[in-house]
Amino acid sequence: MYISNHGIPLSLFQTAQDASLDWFRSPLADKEPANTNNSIKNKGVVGYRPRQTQHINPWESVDVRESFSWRYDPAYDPLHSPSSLESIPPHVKKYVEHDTDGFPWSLTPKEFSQPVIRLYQAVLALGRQLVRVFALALGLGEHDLDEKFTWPDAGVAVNYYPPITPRSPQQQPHSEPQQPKVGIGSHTDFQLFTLLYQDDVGGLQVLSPEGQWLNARPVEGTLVVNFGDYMQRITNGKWVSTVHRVVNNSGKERLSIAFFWGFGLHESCGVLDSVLEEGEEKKYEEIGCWEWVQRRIEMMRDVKKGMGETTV
Ligand SMILES: O=C(O)CCC(=O)C(=O)O
Ligand SMILES: [Fe+2]
Repeated sequence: MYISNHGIPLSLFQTAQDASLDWFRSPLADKEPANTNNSIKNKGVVGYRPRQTQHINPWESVDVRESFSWRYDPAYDPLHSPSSLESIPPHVKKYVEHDTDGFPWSLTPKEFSQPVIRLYQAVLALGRQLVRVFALALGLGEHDLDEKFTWPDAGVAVNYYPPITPRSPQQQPHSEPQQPKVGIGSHTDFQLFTLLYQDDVGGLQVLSPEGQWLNARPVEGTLVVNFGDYMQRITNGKWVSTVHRVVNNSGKERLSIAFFWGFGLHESCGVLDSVLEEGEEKKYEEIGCWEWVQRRIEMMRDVKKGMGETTV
């Protein structure tokens, strides 16, 4: 699904895109200080990941992408004034605690951080608006879900896909099955939905219900909306989470920014009564958002263990 007329000026995306490209093109040594391993509180979750250090789907190649990620931090949320940050409820606080030295942003130049954070703030407002649209579509009142997004799980990944050249037939031994080199392997996102900005290079693919990979071509001024697993759960499977991956065969570098959107990690939600037909059974039990995210991470690790894979 694509959305247009979302109200965020194209220039905000383009400025963040240019700033991100500049940063990713800089020497590895300049990016390494922000490596996710250097985070104290959110190792492996926030910060920089060099190329080919992740393997999301063990049935495909290692992920070629580099990425820079961060988690929701109320300090960047225009909904919360600096004074209200002192009164974050304790049950919320433990999920929104960050490295006190401002990692990873403190280790990147402001030419990168400022435009990207400005865009993030605009997308936070859009996410809150979209939740209201979805609430209405799910038979709820417009504002029924607002409270669950006071401290949303609104993380981001800025993804950089260096150009890759497909292997020539001579390089591909006959005995090996043809395996695409993926920028990021096939997966579903964990939470409710993801708003995805992509440049004009292309390479994003989504799996159709018939099992065919469809190209989600870039359309200027739009954002791709992918449903995540938690959305599938609360809608009793009516809104299915989107299996997607990136295969960048363009010979050019590609940039995308994925804004993940979910209920606050301290929140919990089961199948919404409003989506159930008469007599319909609930397929999923209620589960807290934090527990769900942890379970999904474990599920990915189990798949890797089953493949004899040890790296995450
Ligand atoms: O780069 C893209 O188009 C997709 C990125 C993605 O799926 C993710 O970051 O979860
Ligand atoms: Fe994704």
